[in-house]
Amino acid sequence: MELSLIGLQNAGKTSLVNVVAVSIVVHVSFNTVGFNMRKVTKGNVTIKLWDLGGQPRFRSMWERYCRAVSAIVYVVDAADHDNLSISRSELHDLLSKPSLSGIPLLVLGNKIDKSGALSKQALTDEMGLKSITDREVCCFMISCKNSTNIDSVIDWLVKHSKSKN
Ligand SMILES: Nc1nc2c(ncn2[C@@H]2O[C@H](COP(=O)(O)OP(=O)(O)OP(=O)(O)O)[C@@H](O)[C@H]2O)c(=O)[nH]1
Ligand SMILES: [Mg+2]
Repeated sequence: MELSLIGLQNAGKTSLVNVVAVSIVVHVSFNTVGFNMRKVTKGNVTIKLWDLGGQPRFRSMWERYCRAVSAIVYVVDAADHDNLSISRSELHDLLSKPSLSGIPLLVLGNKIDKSGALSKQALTDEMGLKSITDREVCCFMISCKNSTNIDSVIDWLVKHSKSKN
């Protein structure tokens, strides 16, 4: 299975790769320049994760790395209210690309350990997830810092790896 991790800078994508890969938390990370690739294995499933940079100059390459994947994982900083509307419009821009039609989407509201983090319902509303009707959409609230709900993420990924491989 191959999938791409998308989301604005500081959303927590690289942190997610780190917790998924080794189940330990890396508390300090650097902005991803371009992209990184990591492979993680669970049971007999190997997942190749493209971890893409979220800064504005890298967003135009998101589409290219999403075309051939089994699922798109979009990470949102659920405690960063100022950037939610940008995150929503970048997501909807990406999903409007014909090349990505039908690819399942997993939206992760990250940083729920922070006070002021949105609820799942509020994030679903703010991100306009109900208006996405052309593909499977799932949303989990997670904390990479505390490893909250990472198991659900891995289960979802493993389940979706079977549809393509
Ligand atoms: N409190 C808290 N901080 C987190 C969590 N996940 C990530 N962070 C912090 O958020 C910052 C950004 O995380 P990254 O994983 O580098 O974000 P990114 O999405 O990869 O950013 P780019 O590579 O620039 O696109 C880091 O300081 C992380 O330690 C979380 O669940 N809770
Ligand atoms: Mg990164």
